[in-house]
Amino acid sequence: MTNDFPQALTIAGTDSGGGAGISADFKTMQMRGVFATMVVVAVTAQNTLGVQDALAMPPELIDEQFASLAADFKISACKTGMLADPLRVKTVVNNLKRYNFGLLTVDPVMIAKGGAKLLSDDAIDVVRDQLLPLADLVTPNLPEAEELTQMTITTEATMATAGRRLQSMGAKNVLVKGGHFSSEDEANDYVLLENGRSFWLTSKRKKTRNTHGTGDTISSCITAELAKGKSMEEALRIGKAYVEATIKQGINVGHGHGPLNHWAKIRSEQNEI
Ligand SMILES: Nc1ncnc2c1ncn2[C@@H]1O[C@H](COP(=O)(O)OP(=O)(O)O)[C@@H](O)[C@H]1O
Ligand SMILES: Cc1ncc(COP(=O)(O)OP(=O)(O)O)c(N)n1
Repeated sequence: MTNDFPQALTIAGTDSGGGAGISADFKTMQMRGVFATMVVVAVTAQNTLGVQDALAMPPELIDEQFASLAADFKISACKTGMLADPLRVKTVVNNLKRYNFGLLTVDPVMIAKGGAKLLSDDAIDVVRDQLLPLADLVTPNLPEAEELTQMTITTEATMATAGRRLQSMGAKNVLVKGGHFSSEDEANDYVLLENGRSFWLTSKRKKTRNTHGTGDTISSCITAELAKGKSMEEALRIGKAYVEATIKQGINVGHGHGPLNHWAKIRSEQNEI
């Protein structure tokens, strides 16, 4: 029996509103043609207006989910998202060391758009010291990059400096996302690759409130592409093009920061079946 269909894993929190977290990861991986699996680290009561409640899973249940997946699937790329607190970060780190789930993307999710903390303050050091050194790719937004590097990021030059610092902390490749950058016209992300090459992934900024789940969507798209065997650079370029499409071909759902259109097609792929 073959087990060769591309399989990926998201280790994160759920969003009952369907827009972010594991919910966005599953839609993205499905759309990118990859079989998605999950380890639920936390459950949130959430909608487009904010996070109303959250509960972290018992570490034993997190361990069991990892064991279940390791016993049955051939996962070639995985990502982390909401990890809640130091105990859950350490539990995830231990499991990532115990099993081989392929290339690891760390999306160091800290705060939701509405302001809710998805990672406690005392877990930030654990992410920096224990999770980042395992990462093939880290994908912080600007506030997350500022927390991890303890520097202020307001310019393209400081985005690049932050990228270098994150790499020196052990992440092989770095994507510093520019969605929170002050430019009204552009949303540009900085990439620093393992081989020292750097470049920008550029995009016009769409004026819209419907950007709930952008970070999850780009990181899970990259993870899906890595699971299919794409190179890191190809996966990053496809991730940027996909998240741009999901924002630009937007839909209206809910009454707050609405979710993305995960059915969106990357322009260059629109005529493909
Ligand atoms: N209004 C927008 N228009 C176009 N691209 C955007 C917009 N907002 C965010 N992006 C892009 O979406 C991705 C995630 O953005 P960002 O907001 O930085 O991360 P997060 O969702 O984790 O806070 C990045 O590629 C960023 O450039
Ligand atoms: C359960 C859960 N995980 C992650 C997030 C944050 O997702 P993100 O893509 O950064 O989107 P916004 O929160 O910025 O809209 C979340 N909200 N919930």
